[in-house]
Amino acid sequence: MVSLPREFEIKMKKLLGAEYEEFLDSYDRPRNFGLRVNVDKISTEEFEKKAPFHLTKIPWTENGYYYEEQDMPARHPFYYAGLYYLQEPSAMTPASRLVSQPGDRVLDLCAAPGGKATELGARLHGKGVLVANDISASRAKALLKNVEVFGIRNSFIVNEVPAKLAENFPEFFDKILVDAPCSGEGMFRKDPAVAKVWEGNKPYECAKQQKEIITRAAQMLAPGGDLLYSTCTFSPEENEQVIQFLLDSREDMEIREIKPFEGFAPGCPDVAYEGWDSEESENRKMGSADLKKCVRIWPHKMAGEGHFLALLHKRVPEETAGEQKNDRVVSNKSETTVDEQKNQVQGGISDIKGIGKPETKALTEFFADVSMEMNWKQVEVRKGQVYLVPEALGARKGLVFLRNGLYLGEIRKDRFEPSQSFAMALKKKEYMAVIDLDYSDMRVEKYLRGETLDVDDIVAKNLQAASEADLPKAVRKRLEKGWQLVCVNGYPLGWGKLVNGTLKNKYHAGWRMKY
Ligand SMILES: C[S@@+](CC[C@H](N)C(=O)[O-])C[C@H]1O[C@@H](n2cnc3c(N)ncnc32)[C@H](O)[C@@H]1O
Repeated sequence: MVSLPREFEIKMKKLLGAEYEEFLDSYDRPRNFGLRVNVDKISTEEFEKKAPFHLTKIPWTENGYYYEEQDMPARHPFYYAGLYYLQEPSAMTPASRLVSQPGDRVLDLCAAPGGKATELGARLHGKGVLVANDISASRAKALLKNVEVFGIRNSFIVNEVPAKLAENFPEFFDKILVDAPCSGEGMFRKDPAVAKVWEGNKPYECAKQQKEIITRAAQMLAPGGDLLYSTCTFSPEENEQVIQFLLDSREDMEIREIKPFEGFAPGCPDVAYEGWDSEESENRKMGSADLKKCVRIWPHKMAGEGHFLALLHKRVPEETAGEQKNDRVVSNKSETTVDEQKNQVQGGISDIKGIGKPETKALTEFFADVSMEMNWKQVEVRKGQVYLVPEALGARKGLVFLRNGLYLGEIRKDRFEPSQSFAMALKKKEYMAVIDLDYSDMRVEKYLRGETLDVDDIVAKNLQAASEADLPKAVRKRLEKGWQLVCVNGYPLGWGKLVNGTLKNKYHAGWRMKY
């Protein structure tokens, strides 16, 4: 059993009352392992058929599964193809209760390493924008990688303090997730090291930070928008008290019901102010009755480690006056409607500003083989590097960011070299020349380790299929030479270049399989 800090035990006893022993017993049970399917790449039905794991559906999510430890999904090529994210089951709940939809403007304010941002981004299916921010530069790098592996095309990855973002995005977002930095009490069973560094004053210190973060988030929420606040901790200071603070400081915010599940425990109005745990607790000040709409995930009530969630809604002025309006209202600061923000296939390479003939030729040659839906008016070339920038965002000056949109590749002399992130964002059917391998084929692992491959058999098969389909000679020539999209069971892993029958490995050196 994990050794629990004494002060934590006393506090949990007060919070849980008669349930405390049951809570303690949960620490003797093993932790839960979960993975969440990337619905932008594969349906859950298809995943269940294809993945060789012992999967059990996580009942309160649409696309989460428990797996067994021996499955080792982190080593499987499907992981490298971005088909799923490994995530503790209760941590799947926040993004499952703030469902983003194509066209939404979504902000994940404390996003690294991307457990929730990848789900929010996948559900956009390339339409609208995901702004994923983290204050830590090193963690933001990990976030960028996870967003890229997931193939998310319309993200803006930022490394900023919330106050600076709030200056840039007043009332801009339809959906905001604040998965706040916290004392991590819900992680003690999964990671006993967290219990070792926990101290009694940590929840109070975290609460100060959380109040600042949620205040900034509320400033960035468009009227009619939803904000989901979550932590992986139990302490009322970091949960009910932060929500009550927001309600006390903003009249336009209200708590909404969260889609229920039988194991969810309600939030507690009687812990919403300091002093809830003092001896004279009969005289304690009560918080909003709506705090009962919040959810606490306890490890003794369901198969998850521990979380807290509050779903907040910003009323539009009419709603404040008592007139309910259900449709999502986009910020009055925005210049385009949601429909206009959706990416359409628009324009052509000639629409790219500031490029000359050699660049145009390089892009024209490469993109003749690509059929991905994209808006060329959103393509920018900076010092030879080519980006597909999210339309909904507009120009954002003075922000420290790691990536604006999808990095497509680089123009070198008169050639275009596609990027790893571009490969991950493509579907197999969107590129003409594909080397598709089964995950049991030894060459998949070799590819992921950066080795050159002999793929004569696959090229021969591709040529045979092209000949049967009576494809033009030029297409058949392309299948024998040049850039190939390397896939595992139909899902892209990266690029390779066919030269004289050998596939040169173009898999991102920093992403290679090492063990
Ligand atoms: C609980 S973790 C987020 C986990 C992430 N949502 C996920 O699911 O993978 C909290 C994150 O908040 C970041 N953070 C801490 N203080 C912050 C602040 N003031 N503004 C933005 N992010 C902050 C931390 O670096 C950390 O990555």
